[in-house]
Amino acid sequence: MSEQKGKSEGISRKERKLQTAKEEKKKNRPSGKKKPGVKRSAMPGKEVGGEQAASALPAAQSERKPAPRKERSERGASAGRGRASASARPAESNDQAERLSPSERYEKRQSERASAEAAKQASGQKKTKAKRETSASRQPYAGSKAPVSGTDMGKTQSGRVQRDPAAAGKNPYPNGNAAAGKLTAAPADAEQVKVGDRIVVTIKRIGINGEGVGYFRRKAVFVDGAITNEVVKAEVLETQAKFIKAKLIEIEKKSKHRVEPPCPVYGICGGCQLQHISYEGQLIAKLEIVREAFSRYANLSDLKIKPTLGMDRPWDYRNKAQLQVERRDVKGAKSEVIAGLYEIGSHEIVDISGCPIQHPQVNRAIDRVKAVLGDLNIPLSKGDSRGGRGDIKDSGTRKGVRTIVVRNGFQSGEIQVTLVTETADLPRQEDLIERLRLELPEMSGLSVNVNPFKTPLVFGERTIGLWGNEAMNESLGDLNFTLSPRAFFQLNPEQTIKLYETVKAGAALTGKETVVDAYCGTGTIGLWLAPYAAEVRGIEVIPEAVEDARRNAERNGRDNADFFEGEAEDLLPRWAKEGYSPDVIVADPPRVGLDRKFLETVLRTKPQKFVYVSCNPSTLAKDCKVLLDGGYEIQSVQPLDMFPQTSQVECVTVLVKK
Ligand SMILES: C[S@@+](CC[C@H](N)C(=O)[O-])C[C@H]1O[C@@H](n2cnc3c(N)ncnc32)[C@H](O)[C@@H]1O
Repeated sequence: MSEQKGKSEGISRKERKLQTAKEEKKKNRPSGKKKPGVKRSAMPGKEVGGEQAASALPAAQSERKPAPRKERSERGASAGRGRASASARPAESNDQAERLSPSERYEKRQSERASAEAAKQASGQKKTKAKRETSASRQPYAGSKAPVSGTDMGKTQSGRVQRDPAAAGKNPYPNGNAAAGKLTAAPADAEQVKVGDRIVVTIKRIGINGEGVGYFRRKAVFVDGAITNEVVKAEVLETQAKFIKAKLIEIEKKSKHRVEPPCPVYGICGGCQLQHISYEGQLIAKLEIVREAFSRYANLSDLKIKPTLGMDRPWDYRNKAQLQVERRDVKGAKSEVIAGLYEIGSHEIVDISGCPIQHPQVNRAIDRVKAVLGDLNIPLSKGDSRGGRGDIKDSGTRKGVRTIVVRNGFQSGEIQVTLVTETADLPRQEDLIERLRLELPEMSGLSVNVNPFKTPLVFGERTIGLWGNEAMNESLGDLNFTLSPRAFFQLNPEQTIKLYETVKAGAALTGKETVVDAYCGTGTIGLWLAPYAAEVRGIEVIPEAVEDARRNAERNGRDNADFFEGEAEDLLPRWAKEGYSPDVIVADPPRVGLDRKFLETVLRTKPQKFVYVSCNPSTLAKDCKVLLDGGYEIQSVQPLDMFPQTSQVECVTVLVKK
């Protein structure tokens, strides 16, 4: 698509790209789908501080780092049934730190981490903004093919010769005769490479954020959209002491795994990173990501890693969407409500309906919720320029719904709807309940979560049930679970069963062992293992998840399992002091990995087995290094694909005491 065309037509390049992409999407549907959709919802957080800094994806990051909480959830007046709300204790001042409860300390730390992360990303964005073009030109593989050498090398798609710095009279290659659109010579030294230069790079692997990684004169080059074994021409966007970031311009040698991304907003919304790679290629890439992490952070370059366990049909797999919502004016028509993820590197929402990795029931529910919010003119915190805002205007600040969270039960068929708002007093609640019940008969509960703060964390402290059951039901295998709106539950149920079976096989329990399920969420792993263990103790920091876990143990008759509220790094050492030393520890921490105190306690108490479930290969490898140095050895590493089309990879690593 020519960048020039359309500029004069009064629409932005981004809008034009979206429009054209939408037309193109009809041709490129994922197999087996009638309606192709757009992109994913909340996505698991990107790596920062690994090979390169990640771009901002605020909505996504909260997925595996659930927002902390100070209060018990409460039910709203209109709900009838109610639980008392405990008042929140401020956790801000340092001198109060020792008086904070585990969940408050956790909340404080998460919030500090999130703010630091947001500040880091904001400054990164500022630095790179000037060098960036539109999303479409940033990611030339998105929605259209990157030009391949020999066809239109050195030309734009509208046929004009590309102006490179050399052609503009500024030769970036002192040793060569660079001509327009053609690379004839390159600097002898990577340090001479400048922004705007074009370099040819052979891609060696896929990086942790899905980018192609190659080397130019031994310096790492990150090229979004490039694939292992491809030879690409790339334009330098940023040079740093340890790496170069470059934009894919042409593919000189194309990978056999390159495919047309089916999603029309791929490369814009930022949810998926690997749609341009065949699924077989994605599974190989994920294995390589794990291999690279162990090699880099644990000096284990020859570690045997099993092939990635994938899905037969890697679409429609997500059971939860967490989308930012906005009311947009439409010329000459009623304003419309859109919901989506933030565009890569910005706070502009990319509307996504029919996301191809989201379960269709979730997509449908999101569409209905959007329509009802629009019809009832419910205030939204973003872009609410027409009606509604006046209802709950507060000192000129917009107040209203900020995020729609929808979770579905693949087995139960239930839909849980949570609207994250800035104030609890959303107007027209009765109408909202009535309309949503009508539009979404499968809705089992509607809640409002109040988050008045500007934070990258989606959820606030209070959840107010508006209608139905605040917690929903879902099953996995023969287990039935109760899930509160803020409690973590794995996002890909089909793969979760494989994940838990891998944990079970790794733990190889005989029925005599005491087991700790650290970072247990609603108790799912512990309850999966309980029939094969003498006793299971779970540790979880989110209070309502612990309540769910206890209820789940009772519901499923697992009377040898108990669940405790607290931080794993506090509770495990405390138990150790009391003389408790489990035979097996299973740990499934968020992306930040294991706390040092937790690891030290593991090394002191020496469980026979340590089963590490990780969604971040870098922190996994770093933590494993500590365990290896402390007397453990790795028995097996099994990568699993919980998030097809994204660069995320889950791993079950079994360590045994030497
Ligand atoms: C990746 S989830 C895993 C949950 C569960 N194992 C499952 O499969 O559904 C991580 C869980 O750890 C909890 N968590 C985060 N930090 C924690 C900490 N320091 N101590 C205990 N739990 C924590 C989160 O609330 C979340 O439920």
